[in-house]
Amino acid sequence: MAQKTLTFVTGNAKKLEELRAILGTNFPLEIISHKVDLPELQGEMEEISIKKCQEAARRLKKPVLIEDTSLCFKALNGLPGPYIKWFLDKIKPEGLPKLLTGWEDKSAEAVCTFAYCEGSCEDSDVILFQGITKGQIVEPRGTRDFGWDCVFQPEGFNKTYAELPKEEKNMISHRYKALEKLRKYFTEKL
Ligand SMILES: O=c1[nH]c(=O)c2ncn([C@H]3C[C@H](O)[C@@H](COP(=O)(O)OP(=O)(O)OP(=O)(O)O)O3)c2[nH]1
Ligand SMILES: [Mg+2]
Repeated sequence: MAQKTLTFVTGNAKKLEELRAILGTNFPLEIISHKVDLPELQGEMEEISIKKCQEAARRLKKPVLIEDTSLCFKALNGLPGPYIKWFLDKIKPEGLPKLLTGWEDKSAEAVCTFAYCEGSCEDSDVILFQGITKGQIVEPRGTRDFGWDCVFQPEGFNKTYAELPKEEKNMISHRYKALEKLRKYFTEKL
């Protein structure tokens, strides 16, 4: 019998690559990707993820999974948070530590929120799976192939996400922690 599928809607190929690497083969659904850059409203990260998921369900007319990532600086009361994409586009990774010039506290949280909508319309219920990894914002070190990885040094490590082997990032990351909750949900449900 054909395996059941789960449609992950994202415009970001690196997110899809990490999701596939983290879920591996020990996941009861086949992941299908759909490349759409969905609109993101302003608000709290959970609110943004719910709306993004409902919009994806409205467009695709089927159950969908989306993800939204935030990078929250403690000294800035959680900003840039869900707006990190726009900060990164404008000031590049090297601009991020500069936002904390003058602040002693360089601590930050990387937050990944997956949102799953079982229905196929814009007011369907949405389930959230969130993972948080604490760390520090540092001067850029390591590869430049994924967003702000080179300025985020996870707690307990002396390397940035970008300096760690991919397998190691994928064992401690915000995305890993969120996906473990998602894995548990689907494993128990199916
Ligand atoms: O360095 C990293 N490491 C990560 O693990 C990571 N995850 C996301 N990002 C980047 C990508 C964007 O610039 C922002 C997050 O914005 P978001 O809207 O969640 O992501 P998009 O690229 O727009 O993809 P979607 O189509 O919305 O899924 O942070 C990381 N950088
Ligand atoms: Mg986005």
